Amino acid sequence: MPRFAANLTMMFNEWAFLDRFDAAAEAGFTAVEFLFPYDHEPEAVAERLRRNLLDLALFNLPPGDWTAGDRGLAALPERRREFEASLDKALPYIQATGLRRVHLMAGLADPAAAASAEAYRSAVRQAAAFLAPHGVELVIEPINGRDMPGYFLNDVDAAARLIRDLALPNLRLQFDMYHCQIIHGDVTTRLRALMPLIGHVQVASVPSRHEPDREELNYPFLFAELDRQGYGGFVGCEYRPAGKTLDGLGWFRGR
Ligand SMILES: O=C(O)C(=O)[C@H](O)CO
Ligand SMILES: [Mg+2]
Repeated sequence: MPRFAANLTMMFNEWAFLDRFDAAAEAGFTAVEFLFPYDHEPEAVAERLRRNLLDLALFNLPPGDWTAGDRGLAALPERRREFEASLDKALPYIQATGLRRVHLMAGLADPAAAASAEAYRSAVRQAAAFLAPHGVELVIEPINGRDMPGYFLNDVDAAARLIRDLALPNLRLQFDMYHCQIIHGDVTTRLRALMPLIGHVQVASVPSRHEPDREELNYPFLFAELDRQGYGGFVGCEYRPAGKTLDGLGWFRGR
């Protein structure tokens, strides 16, 4: 069975952010992930991990001004300096928590625009080079255009082509099965084909983005397929609980 990481941005919202670490550990998780730690001091986050003996699977590099609508900066040539500053902002969090994998969000931009595509390639290269000496892997994630209209990286196959083309030792794919199913379908075939590129997996039901025990994807089969493919990474539980978080953990208990 894969190793599950509770996504503390979406799950355990009944608790304040830092208390979600304690709640997730209490519920039986041994790993967590979240979108952004930047509203808290690096040491406060690290202390919650240590206190609960939790591994940290992933967080995202700063995405710009999220409340103002930014969804990353990498494909935005006019925001390059902010993008570079975002790497420096993330570093103390990476160092304090011992994180081994970060997600770079692309931003809202037209994937067909040459300037955006060039900015994105160059930003991916720069972020990977920045992270490599720290032993950190960079992951990029295709996100479906219904949840995030106008998002630059909206195609799993395009992301895989870019990763193969850049051939950077610490650049991998964040394979979110929820997005893959909405964008393309054919999740198992893509999972098998892309396994050598995959650095992180995330799951949720489709279409409601709830617990991975309902609706159109057969997660027991997909979890077993991850094992069959020899996936040794984390599976991020990036879903919004349909009710209370603990009430929806039946799929996880006993694993
Ligand atoms: O939305 C997702 O699926 C993600 O994993 C991003 O990190 C944030 O939007
Ligand atoms: Mg995701």
